[in-house]
Amino acid sequence: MAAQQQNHADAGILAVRDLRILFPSRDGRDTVKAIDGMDFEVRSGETFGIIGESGSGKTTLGRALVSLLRPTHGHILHDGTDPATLGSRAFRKHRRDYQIIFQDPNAALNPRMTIIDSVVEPLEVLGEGNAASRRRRGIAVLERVGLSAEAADRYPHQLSGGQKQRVNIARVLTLRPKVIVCDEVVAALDVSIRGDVLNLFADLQREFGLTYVFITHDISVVSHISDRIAVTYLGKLMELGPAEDVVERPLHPYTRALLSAEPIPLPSHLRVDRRIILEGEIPSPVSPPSGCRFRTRCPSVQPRCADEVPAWRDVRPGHRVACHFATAEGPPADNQQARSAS
Ligand SMILES: Nc1ncnc2c1ncn2[C@@H]1O[C@H](COP(=O)(O)OP(=O)(O)OP(=O)(O)O)[C@@H](O)[C@H]1O
Repeated sequence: MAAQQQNHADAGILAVRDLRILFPSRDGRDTVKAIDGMDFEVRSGETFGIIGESGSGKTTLGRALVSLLRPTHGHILHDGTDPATLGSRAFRKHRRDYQIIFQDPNAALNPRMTIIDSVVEPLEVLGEGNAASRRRRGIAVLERVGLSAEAADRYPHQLSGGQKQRVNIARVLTLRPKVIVCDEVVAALDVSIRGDVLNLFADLQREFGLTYVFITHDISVVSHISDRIAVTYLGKLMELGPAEDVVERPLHPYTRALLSAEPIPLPSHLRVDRRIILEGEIPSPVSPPSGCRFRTRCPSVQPRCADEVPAWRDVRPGHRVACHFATAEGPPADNQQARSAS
């Protein structure tokens, strides 16, 4: 064990090593490869954005990062330790450091419990303090996330979606975690209040030194708040790099296509005179395409893409991509552009 921990000493606050998560399909006859080989690390204090279309495995990954799901293969290390190797008492203690907030503001709130009871419930489960001290701590945290003490004795149905999401943040904050996985945390909220909630996350990060993993399908959300961005497609990472670099100088044809569909202003060299339409649905994770799994929808596809899985390689410093033809200049030209140029 000691040797294993020593090997992982440089693993960062969260490290994912050759991660695979497989599920039996609904009819039990096939295997769904929800996560099919991922490697990355999250640094202490950063906001690590994960972006991808629906079905790319983001929620599965988020749940696994906080030990709600066990890897089928590979490891997830928390501060160099594999939580799967801990005994149940040590695991319970350890787990408070790695928390998750979900898209649905109602997911973690019991409709029959008052707000304050929901907020202090995790502390009660851990046996921390007495009822009075837990209530004091809960109210202080509610106030810190922008809710008044009067909200404490209300019920979830008396609050708006944005207020309920603040309660969920408070519930997690009382545990003083190191890492919070935020799974589409603003997607269900009214557009007009998303900015306020994202600003709250940013303030709390500065105040408490939190590390965030922000999962979303919305590139405008991750591009604003992330230090680094990982792009997922069908259970694999396509690209990972500094947020500004990924958004302004993407390397993968998939990232370029996602960006071309966005209303966010792109730098001139990236501005495409047409939106790159990704044709067809994301293929089934039961039988992903051979070679590069994006090839069936890739506008730059070449014959080699069907035969060889692209290596996960550094193309610029700290900026990795899984595409045979990406260079430091960017993704390969798309076939339509290449045809009209010749
Ligand atoms: N418990 C399960 N049993 C079988 N298949 C599952 C299970 N959980 C997830 N899947 C499948 O794994 C794949 C990845 O799902 P996941 O929810 O992680 O993707 P996602 O990127 O978060 O998508 P969304 O944004 O729609 O939630 C999907 O094809 C999904 O149907």
